[in-house]
Amino acid sequence: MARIYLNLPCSTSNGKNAYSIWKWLFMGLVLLILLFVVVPFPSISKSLYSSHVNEISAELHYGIVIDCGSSGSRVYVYFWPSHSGNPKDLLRIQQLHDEKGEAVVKKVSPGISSFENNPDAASDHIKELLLFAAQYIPEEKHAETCLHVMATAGMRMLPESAQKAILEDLKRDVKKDFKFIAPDNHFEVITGKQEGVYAWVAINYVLDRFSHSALPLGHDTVSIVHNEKSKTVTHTRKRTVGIIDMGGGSVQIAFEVTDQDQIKNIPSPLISEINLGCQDSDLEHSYKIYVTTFLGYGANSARERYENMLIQETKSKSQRITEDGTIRDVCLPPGMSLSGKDALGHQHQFLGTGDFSACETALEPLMNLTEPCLKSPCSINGIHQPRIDMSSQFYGFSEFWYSTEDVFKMGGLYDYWTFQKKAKDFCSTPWNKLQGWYKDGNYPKADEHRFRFQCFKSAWMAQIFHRGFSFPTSFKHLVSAQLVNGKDVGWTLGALIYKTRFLPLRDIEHTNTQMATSWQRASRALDTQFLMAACVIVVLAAIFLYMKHLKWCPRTEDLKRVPSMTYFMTEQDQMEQGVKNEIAKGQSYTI
Ligand SMILES: Nc1nc2c(ncn2[C@@H]2O[C@H](COP(=O)(O)OP(=O)(O)OP(=O)(O)O)[C@@H](O)[C@H]2O)c(=O)[nH]1
Repeated sequence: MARIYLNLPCSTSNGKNAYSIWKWLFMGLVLLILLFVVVPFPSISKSLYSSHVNEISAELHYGIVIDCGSSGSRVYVYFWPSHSGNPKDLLRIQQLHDEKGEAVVKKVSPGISSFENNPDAASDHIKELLLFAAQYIPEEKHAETCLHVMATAGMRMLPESAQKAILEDLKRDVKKDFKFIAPDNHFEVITGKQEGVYAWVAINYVLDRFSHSALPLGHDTVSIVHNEKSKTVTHTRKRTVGIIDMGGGSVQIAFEVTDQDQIKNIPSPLISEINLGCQDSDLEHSYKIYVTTFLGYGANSARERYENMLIQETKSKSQRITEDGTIRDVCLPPGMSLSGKDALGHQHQFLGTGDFSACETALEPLMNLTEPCLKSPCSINGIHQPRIDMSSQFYGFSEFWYSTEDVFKMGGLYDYWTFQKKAKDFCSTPWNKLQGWYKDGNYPKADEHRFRFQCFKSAWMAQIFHRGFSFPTSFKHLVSAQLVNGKDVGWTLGALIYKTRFLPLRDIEHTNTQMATSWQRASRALDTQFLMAACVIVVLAAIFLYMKHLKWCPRTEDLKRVPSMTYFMTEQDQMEQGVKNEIAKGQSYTI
């Protein structure tokens, strides 16, 4: 029987090669396993990840809020990516900026409440704002963009019938002209309490006080105890900041109260329990806020009340009147003349005498601090206000910002004594001198209205803060602000966060469904991969066994033990070897 000589490297002379072939076979096997079993995992997870990322960038959502204030209406545009899928996360809502990096905001004046006698024209006023906002939102997103129109103090001061007429006109015309989601309940006159809570939500959101990363108990954290039926739950979370928001018509104060005794003492209309979680059972996002609002205590309304008070006073105290019947006003710079009307429409002339400290004193009666306090301590109008922790931080918005920044250029951390010095200097400077500085462009941020009333407004702001809300003049934790971390922190942002708080639920459900289908697809792919890998392993094992069976390759130990392969040659092998040798010598044989 002839045997074919295979040129396999397993003869006496190349025993090492016998191992390299096994090495190659082994590596091949490993590679195959890697190819069919391991590689599919990252590829699957990568495909899941990339689909999620694509989804996030594609799924930007938009929201529009119009703040119809007493002095004007402003439109804000916000956007946010789809929710992270973690029920503990809030939506990441941000204000939209244009290509130059400017916030997309537009204001029109006067306030919508000025349409009291002409409500049918109210929507034209709003249309201008919506046309502006619409150009920044992709056309295909208009039909899924929520629009909220919220009116504040100016509208609150109108009779209900007038409010209704204005809102009806908005509802009718806005729906006709725009595709935005705007059901009837998106047009509302919000309460001062809502305005306060929304402002509180906005600043704490921007300062990241709502995140629940693991926190050590310390200065910036607080432990909250919830009594839930039979069990007590304690959460440690970041301390929140308080707010004071003074508009033209009203002023709001809101801060979180964590002390159980204080909470029990607060009359229920003054406490707001707010849950920003997407489920009602979410205690970690639940906050108890003391919030109160004072209508008529915004800076413009306060000015009107002050003028009326002066007019009334002059009727009894003639010393405030000059010879020509002009009323002396300590809250206007010396020499400034101003005309105003009383409630009956009678014209009056005011003449500034400029004295900041006297102005502060003159404003006190407007705060009704002598009202009986039924539950002490009290602030304005005999309204209860819990004692404020002097280490807590407060942010002042709108008038707090404009009054400290526009003219005095000292927005930011507030210090009464520095502010008082600036205000005293300003109030006592003759009006013609101030006007000259104004014309020279020294106050680019202040419009004429602001400049004229800066003396009055700065005194009103300080009095409301220190006398009305009882913050000591040594209080060092008030920051006046408009932008925080480069973000606008108006109450409109808080309103949108609050109104969209249930949206994550929808996104979470959507993500869960998507994840489920992705994993089904992945597991199907995995089944196929496993099957193929198993086949390869079986085939390789079969080759291995077959080769072992044929004993083509001796084991290493044997090779080392045996000096020459010759000893293993059978008789036939030796004969064949002889034939080979003969062939090599040139003789011919038939096998
Ligand atoms: N410098 C400056 N002053 C402003 C601006 N917007 C409003 N003001 C003035 O600040 C005061 C308060 O205005 P807002 O904060 O808009 O208050 P509002 O919404 O009209 O008032 P409420 O209805 O009480 O909330 C008003 O006297 C305005 O004249 C602004 O962008 N710049």
